[in-house]
Amino acid sequence: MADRRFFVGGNWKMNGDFKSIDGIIAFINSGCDGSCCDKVDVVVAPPAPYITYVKEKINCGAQVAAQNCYKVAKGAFTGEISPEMIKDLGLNWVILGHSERRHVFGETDQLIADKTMHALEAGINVIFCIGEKLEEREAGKTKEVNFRQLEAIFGKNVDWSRIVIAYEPVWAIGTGVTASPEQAQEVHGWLREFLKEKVSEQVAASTRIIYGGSVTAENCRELGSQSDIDGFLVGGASLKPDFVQIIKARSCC
Ligand SMILES: O=C(CO)COP(=O)(O)O
Repeated sequence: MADRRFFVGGNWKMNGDFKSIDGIIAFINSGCDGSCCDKVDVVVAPPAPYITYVKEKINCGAQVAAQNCYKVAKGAFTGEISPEMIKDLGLNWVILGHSERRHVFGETDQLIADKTMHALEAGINVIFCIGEKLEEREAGKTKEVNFRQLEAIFGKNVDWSRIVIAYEPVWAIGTGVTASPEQAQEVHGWLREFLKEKVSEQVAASTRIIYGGSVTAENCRELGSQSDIDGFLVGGASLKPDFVQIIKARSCC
């Protein structure tokens, strides 16, 4: 297994209120103790209004991320938040390119690339999401779609040490239909090979590629034991105590 630190993100999406968030923070704080967080990067992404609250309440090594940001620092962009604001809140991570941003809100590869570059320039690390839809997989376009989404940031001055790639097949998100370990490993292997060809061997070997899409406490160990799966981006199960088991999928803590 390559020497890439396991990474587990919890994407809460548009879920939670103070009461339920208190419950989530309680199981993260008790489950993700020092010995565990020493071995795994744990990053949770609450809805924007709760970011500060969550950051104040988390007292283990878990970090807090924003779920999105725009491509400029400030200005007349109602409803948006900037990477500079995320930095000002003391955070270091943002999720960009999530399939819900791409397919519900119509974000293009170009916009996501612009946002990624700006976030990196502002000092924010990026969980860069890609993934094919069911009809694209069925049409034999899995490789093509994922490569196209990823190469939107090639050729730019990307600091790859600050990017985590999240492969999230759209058909597996929130459906209970997880990619099999073989299906996920196949795409992760392609992505690593693509990085090797188009960026560098060093970037291919060191960049973490995590899997998202109906990850559960039950399926995380087998998925996490695949050679090119370096962690998870978890939706539904990150709102439940199962998240702690997922954090521990590959560590011995
Ligand atoms: O979209 C996801 C994480 O970003 C995955 O969501 P689920 O784990 O609910 O399928």
